[in-house]
Amino acid sequence: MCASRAGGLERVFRGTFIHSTPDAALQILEDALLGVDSVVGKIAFVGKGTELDALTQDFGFSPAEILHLGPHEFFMPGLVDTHIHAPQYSYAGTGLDMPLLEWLKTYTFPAESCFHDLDLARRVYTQVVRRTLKNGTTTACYFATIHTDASLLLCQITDVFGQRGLVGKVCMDRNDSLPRYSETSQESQAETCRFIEELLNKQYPLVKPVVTPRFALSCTGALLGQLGAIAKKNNLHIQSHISENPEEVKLVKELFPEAESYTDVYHRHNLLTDKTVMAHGCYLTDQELDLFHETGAALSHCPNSNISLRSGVLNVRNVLRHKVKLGLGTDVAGGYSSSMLDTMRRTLDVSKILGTLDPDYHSLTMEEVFRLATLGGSQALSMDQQIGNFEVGKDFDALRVNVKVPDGPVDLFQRDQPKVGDDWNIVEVFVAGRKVVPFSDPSNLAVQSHLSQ
Ligand SMILES: O=c1[nH]c(=O)c2nc[nH]c2[nH]1
Repeated sequence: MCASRAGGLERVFRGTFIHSTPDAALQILEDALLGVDSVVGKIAFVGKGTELDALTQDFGFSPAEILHLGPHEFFMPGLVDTHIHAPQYSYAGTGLDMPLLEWLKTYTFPAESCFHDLDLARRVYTQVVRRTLKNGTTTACYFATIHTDASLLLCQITDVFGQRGLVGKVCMDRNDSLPRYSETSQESQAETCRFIEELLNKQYPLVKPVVTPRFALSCTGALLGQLGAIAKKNNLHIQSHISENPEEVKLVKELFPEAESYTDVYHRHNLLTDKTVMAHGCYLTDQELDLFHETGAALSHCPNSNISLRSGVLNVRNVLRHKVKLGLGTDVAGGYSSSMLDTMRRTLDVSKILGTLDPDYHSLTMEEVFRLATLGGSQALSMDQQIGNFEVGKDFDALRVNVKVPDGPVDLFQRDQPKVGDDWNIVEVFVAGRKVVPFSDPSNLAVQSHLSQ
């Protein structure tokens, strides 16, 4: 399990590591040794404690440098949130009293329309990035709003806090319910190009653009085609929504009568690629799932939102049977929690309910859900060559978790540690080998000065 030494070994950890592989939903590596290359932030080796002598020689570190995990601790891969609306964090946990299309008109569009205000954007985006990092989300696939400068600000904040992110400036040239929160197709196309160019010029190491048509109901065919072409030309990720709610599915059929299905609307505009992630997919047919598989497009399962907006129930087992790449998403604020741990619990609950209703239904296991939240998410975002588990050569995106609550070791409560995220004890968060800044520490002037500009 070793690679030869590349740069310099900054950290070697010894203890329990848990992760998933394509063959094993959950693998527990006890008394493991894992070395991180400090220069590139990648995993240099993974071995057993019994191989200590050989590893110290091969990688030139002293046993005294090893950081030993406590008996109640383990490392797991960072969580991958494949679908989250950053501006909607401003009203998360409220307004879940109506179905999707009314909810968009009543709460979402009015709230998002305010994000031309960069002070508001800075406040909310700082909160959502901090909170998701504390909850263990090392990679987030964000929707922003239609406002290019505020979307670029979200990229900056994600970079400053050290989170890995895909960020999308939302595109919508159709919005009868709130025309001021809409663009012309020319504006949407030009601003998407500006967003991509300005973001790529920043050369943030971990933050990249994702082409983001909101969903088929908010976009004309002309805009969808332009966005497909932009994504193709620049080899970019794509994200949108699909088949979330019955009324939405019906209206898409009426709006795009030439298309064979909702999936075909995106496919015929070159928006289904192996770098596409579509949220929800509750009502996709087997033929549509086959098209996802053929194109390599992925789904993001968002159970909290599906329940909260009473949108639908995704049959995850059927998605997996079609070999469609699948990750999990919090879908803030249709989902009221920004915690991927919450999303994991809801995924399990929904699957168990399906199993209760149909005794032949093979409910997901906790191990399978763990894989969806980590390796599955990395596959859904086509990042599984880089992140998702503890393979040599991948970036070290990891959570140090302490399971002893509430009277755990004192270092849980030290001010330079990330605080307890929701109700589990993530004591350290690493992204690309770097311990993420103690974001609640006001003495961290580098972060403060970046964000107060
Ligand atoms: O859950 C959702 N949240 C949204 O913001 C949205 N927009 C289109 N479709 C959507 N679904």
